[in-house]
Amino acid sequence: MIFCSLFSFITSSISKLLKTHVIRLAQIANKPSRRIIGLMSGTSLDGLDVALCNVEGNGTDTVLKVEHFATVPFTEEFRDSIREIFAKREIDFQHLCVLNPSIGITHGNMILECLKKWNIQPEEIDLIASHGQTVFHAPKKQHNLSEFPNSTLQIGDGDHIAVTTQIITLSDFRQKHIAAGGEGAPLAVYGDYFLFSKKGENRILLNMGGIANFTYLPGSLNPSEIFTTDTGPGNTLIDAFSREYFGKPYDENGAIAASGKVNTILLEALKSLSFFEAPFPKTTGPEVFNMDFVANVTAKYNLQDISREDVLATLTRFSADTISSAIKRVMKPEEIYKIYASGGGAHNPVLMASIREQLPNCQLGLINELGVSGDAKEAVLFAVLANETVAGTNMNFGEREGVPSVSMGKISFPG
Ligand SMILES: Nc1ncnc2c1ncn2[C@@H]1O[C@H](COP(=O)(O)OP(=O)(O)OP(=O)(O)O)[C@@H](O)[C@H]1O
Ligand SMILES: CC(=O)N[C@H]1[C@@H]2OC[C@@H](O2)[C@@H](O)[C@@H]1O[C@H](C)C(=O)O
Repeated sequence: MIFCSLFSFITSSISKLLKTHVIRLAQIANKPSRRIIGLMSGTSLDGLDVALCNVEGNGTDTVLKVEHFATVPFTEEFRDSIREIFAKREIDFQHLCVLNPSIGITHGNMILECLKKWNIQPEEIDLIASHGQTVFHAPKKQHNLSEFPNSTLQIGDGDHIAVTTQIITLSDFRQKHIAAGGEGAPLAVYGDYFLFSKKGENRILLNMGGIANFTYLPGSLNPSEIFTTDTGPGNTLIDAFSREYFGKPYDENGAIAASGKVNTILLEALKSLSFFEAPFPKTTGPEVFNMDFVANVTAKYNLQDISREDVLATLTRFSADTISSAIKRVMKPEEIYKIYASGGGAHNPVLMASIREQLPNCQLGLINELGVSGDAKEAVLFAVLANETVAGTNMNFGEREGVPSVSMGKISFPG
């Protein structure tokens, strides 16, 4: 008897607690504006981008203001720990297992540090939108295993972020995209459309992180004309080569590339990879574009004697050429459009100049002109996705391949 009433007391307390969480979420959904922290930790492993956004409305009526932004750098130890499993086919499985909660807790603590610096209490934040750390990306076109679906894996579990920060957290956005028929990327397209579309101006939003991708936003605003794809490497090969041959995390301001000369034989050999012939849209990652790829190409074409400066100049041109040729292939030749660049690659003047050279009829500016810093953009876009899931009313992107109309992100309650 005592046991029964104790049991019903416990179950009713748990159900009250659960209800409290759901009611809190409904209240957040119905607020006129929400404070959402968007998080992005990309393939460059430079740090965690933290964007505190104030978001009003939803869909194409979304009005977003970035209140604060910081990139919290990773320690060398943390970076190395991720590199042990990052984009590798063979890993220590225990290491993957321990990193999953550990990255969540680390990201949670980084958020708390930012909030302290900004003089904001965790209770003042409505939601966290966490991308997590991609550790492997394998679309079908890449793994070629006919019985398996498109696949991608982001770790840094959302439950740990929610419990560490005591803030409701949405995470693991890419699985639903795959479940609805996509490759799990690029996801930026949704926020790009809601925040940056402009009637009468065809826009390309080009993001150059480790991997480069772009979104085409038609001036007609017709969502079924929107297009998005990865193009291949952004900074990933430049960074990997700088690390290995110059002991530097990246080629700052393209200084090393500027001191070398593009080797056209190597350039053409790099471009002959079958990925570039495959139809759009497509996605990729450092699983394909890594130092083994460069080493294999140089060995196959007997190009080992090229100076390291020339290799870096060639890798930079490789990114620029594959970005420009993807844009040229996707856009109709008569179409007029303006390109807005973001991501770390927009800070590389050699890369930017090469793209300008390849696309002489286009204006190439920075996303900053549209009111959001290029470094914050991806973190901001995850805040938009979380806002849509919690407070959105209609995701309608027509039948465009690679842009399924679905809500994304799993919800973790803090208690
Ligand atoms: N001043 C600079 N000069 C040259 N390159 C720079 C500069 N600043 C940043 N970068 C490049 O930008 C990279 C970081 O870019 P970003 O943070 O956009 O990548 P990411 O978000 O990790 O990648 P992804 O979008 O593929 O997930 C650095 O690793 C470096 O290559
Ligand atoms: C699997 C994964 O993490 N992909 C990233 C990566 O970095 C750039 C490019 O490759 C893009 O497809 C994607 O990220 C951005 C935020 C996106 O989904 O739009």
